[in-house]
Amino acid sequence: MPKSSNPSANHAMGTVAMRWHESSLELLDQRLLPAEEHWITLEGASGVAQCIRDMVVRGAPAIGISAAYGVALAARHAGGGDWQAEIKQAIRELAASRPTAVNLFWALQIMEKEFHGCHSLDEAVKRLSAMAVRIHEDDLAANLAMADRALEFMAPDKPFSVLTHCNTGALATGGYGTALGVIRRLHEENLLKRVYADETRPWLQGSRLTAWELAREGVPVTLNADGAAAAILARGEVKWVVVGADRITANGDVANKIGTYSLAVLARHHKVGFMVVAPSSTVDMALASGQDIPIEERDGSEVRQIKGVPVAPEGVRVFNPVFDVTPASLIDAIVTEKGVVHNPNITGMRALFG
Ligand SMILES: CSC[C@@H](O)[C@@H](O)C(=O)COP(=O)(O)O
Repeated sequence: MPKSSNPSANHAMGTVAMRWHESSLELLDQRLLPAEEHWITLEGASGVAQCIRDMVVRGAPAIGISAAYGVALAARHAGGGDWQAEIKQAIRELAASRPTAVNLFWALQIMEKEFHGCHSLDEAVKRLSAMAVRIHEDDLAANLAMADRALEFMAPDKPFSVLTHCNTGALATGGYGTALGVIRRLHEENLLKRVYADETRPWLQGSRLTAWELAREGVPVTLNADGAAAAILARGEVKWVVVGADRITANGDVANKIGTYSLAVLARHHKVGFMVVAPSSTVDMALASGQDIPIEERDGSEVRQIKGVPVAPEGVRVFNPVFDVTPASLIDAIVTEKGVVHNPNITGMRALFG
């Protein structure tokens, strides 16, 4: 069988968030899961930007990869006039889609650099597509490497349970997962007793996506309301809380899905390990600390309603930051494909990321 240009298709895991076809990109509409598996076909960067904004595709690495494909589509479908202006405009539009996950800006920077090296539209079409595929493939490889490193670091001698937050699996990445990749690997090695998945209010990435991904692969998953996490950790069965990241700053602070910070506080109180798993594309050494990270706030309707059904008084004032910052001091390990930063601080981060 010829090698597909869709990197996810070349991996054994069944779950994929996107399919690349050179002149179009298909995204699995994550807003409709688990009720419906519906794919959206896109032929331009504006559509991809819209899908990132509306969370058809979400998760830091997956956002970066789809944006890269968006730039490739802009070249492929350039109108024939000023193709360079069209590609630049596409990059600007994609960059404005969501603010917190640095993977988006990281991927766009790579695509922009590649674009600047192109002397014709023909060359841009080929090179930008190849680079987007490479970004996708590299992310998948990084996920697999992080799973190796995390297991080496945890050094388990018998099966144990973990708790996770949000969705960090194949749907959020190039195809295996960051935190969920580690959990998959534990399961593959018969070292996972059970994974507790926070439902992750308000968007419910945990119940709609993580529980779906894991259940269809036969990974033992128990879904819990976010507020149950303390009671679960108090029972002593969970050895590690394992989460992903949207941006990690030079001092080791981590922005991740809202509720991650509370989990880190809980983990420290219960003497449970707290591990962050993220590719180096999530590291932003240009920002000194988590205070500098732009935190996205989304519409209050995401809290007031579930699937359009009111769960709060109409028009009630809502505060809906969708990420929070966990201080480095509450984190036991940051696992990347380049290595593990144990008890992260600026020295450990610089040693690995310069
Ligand atoms: C591998 S995904 C890591 C993070 O991106 C994930 O935990 C998260 O916060 C996703 O947020 P989302 O708002 O769903 O894009």
